[in-house]
Amino acid sequence: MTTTTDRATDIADPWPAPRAHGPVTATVSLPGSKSLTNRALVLASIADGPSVVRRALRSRDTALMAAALTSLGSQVDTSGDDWVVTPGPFDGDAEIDCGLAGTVMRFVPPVAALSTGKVAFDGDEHMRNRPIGEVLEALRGLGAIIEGEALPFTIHGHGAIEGGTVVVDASASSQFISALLLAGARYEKGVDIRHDGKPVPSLPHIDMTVAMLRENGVTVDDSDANRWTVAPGPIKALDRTIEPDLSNAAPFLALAAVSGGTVTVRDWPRATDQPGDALREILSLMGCEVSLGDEGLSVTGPARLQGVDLDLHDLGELTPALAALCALAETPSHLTGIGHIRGHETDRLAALARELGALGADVTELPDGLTIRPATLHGGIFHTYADHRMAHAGVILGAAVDGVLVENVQTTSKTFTDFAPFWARLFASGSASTSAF
Ligand SMILES: O=C(O)C1=C[C@@H](OP(=O)(O)O)[C@@H](O)[C@H](O)C1
Ligand SMILES: C=C(OP(=O)(O)O)C(=O)O
Repeated sequence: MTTTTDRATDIADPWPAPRAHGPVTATVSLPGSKSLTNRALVLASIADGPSVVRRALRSRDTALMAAALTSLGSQVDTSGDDWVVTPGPFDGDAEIDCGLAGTVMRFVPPVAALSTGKVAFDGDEHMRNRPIGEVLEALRGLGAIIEGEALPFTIHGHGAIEGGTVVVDASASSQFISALLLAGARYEKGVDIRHDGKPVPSLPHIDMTVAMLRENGVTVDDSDANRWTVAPGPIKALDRTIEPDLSNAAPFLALAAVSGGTVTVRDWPRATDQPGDALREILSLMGCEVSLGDEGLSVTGPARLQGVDLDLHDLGELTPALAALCALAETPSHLTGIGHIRGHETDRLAALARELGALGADVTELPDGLTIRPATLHGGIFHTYADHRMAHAGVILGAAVDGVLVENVQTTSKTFTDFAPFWARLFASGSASTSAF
C-alpha cells in the first residue's frame, strides 16, 4: 500500500482515522448548514435589495453556489463570516460549475431561467449521473428554453418566465420541489406544483424551503399533500443567521456514542427545520443519553450501543453516519425507506454495503435500505467515492476499530472545510473545546 500526503494540508491519503482509546469528551462549535446557506444565497440573489447571510457555511458547496450566482450577475461578498449579497441584473452569458452539489444543480436553473443570457451548466464527472431531468422538464413546462436532458445542459434565457401549473415526479429528490419553489415567486404567474409519483423523500427539506420563503414575505400554500403553490411577488431582502449544520453534527455525536464519552455541540437550535435534529431521538433509541441545554446538545455514549429499526425516508442524508453506528451496535438494525440515496453523491446503499462489509460488518443491501447485524470489525481501507458522508462513516468506524484508513478524507470539504484536522484535535487530549470558526 502506498500512502501519499496532500502537501497543501498535510493530510495523508488514505488517512489513518484517529482511534478513541477511551471516552472522548469534547465541546464543538460546528460550521453552518449547507442547506440553509445555499437557500439563503439563492433567495438573496433574487430578493428586492441587498441581503446579509450571517455565519454562512464556507465550504465547497457554498463556494460553488456563490460563484454560480456571481456569474449570473449578483454580487456575493464572501470576505467575512457574514456574506453580503446584492442582486444584479441577470443579463450576460454564464458558465455554472455544479461540482457535486445537488443544491447548485437543482436550485440554480430556475433562477438562471430569469436571465437574458445563455447559461451553461456542468459539474463533476459523477454529477452527470445525478437526477435532474424532472426539473428541466418542469422548467420547460413553465416557459424556459433548455438544451439537454441532464448535465451538461444549457438554458437560453429570455428574461422572464411565465410560470403556472406543473406536474413533477419528485420521488428521486425533494430538491426538485425546493428548486421550483425558491424561484417561483419571481415567475409571472408564480407556480403551482403537483407531485405525481412514489412518495417524495426528505420532506423536512421542503418544509425548510417553505419556511424561508415565508420568512421573506412570499405567500406559499402547502396545505394539500403533494401540492405547493407560490404566489407571484417580491422576495424581501434577507438578514439571516445560519444555524450549525445538524446533519454534519452526526459524526461528532457518534464519537460520543462509540467511545462512551460526552460530546456537546454548541448553538443547537431549540426549534429548527433541519432534519439533523432527529439525531436527538435516534441516538437516544441507540442507548445514548441526550440533553439539550444552554450549552448546546450533549450526547453521552452508552456502555453498549443498541441497533435500531428506522425508516429514514425523511432523513436520508443521515444514513452513512447511522449505518456506521449500526455496524458497531450489539443488536441488529434495519434502515429502510432510502432507495433514493442511490442518487446522492454516490450510490450510498451500495457503497455502505461494500465498505462496511470490507471491514467485517455483516450487511445486507436491500433495494431501499440496509440490514446490519452485529459482527466483529477489523481495520482496512474505507473508500469514500468522493462522498463527504461516506468519509464521516469511515472516521466513526476508525474511532472504534484499530487500523481504519479513510481514503480521500478531504472529500469532506464539500460541506466542512478542514474536517480532518478538526476531527483529529478531538482525540489529542481526550478533552477538547474546538471551534470551526
Ligand atoms: O434541499 C436540501 O438542502 C437537501 C435535500 C435532501 O436531498 P434529497 O431529497 O435528494 O435527499 C438532502 O439529502 C440533501 O443533503 C440536502
Ligand atoms: C445528498 C447530499 O447532498 P446534495 O446537496 O449534493 O444533494 C448530502 O449532503 O448528503
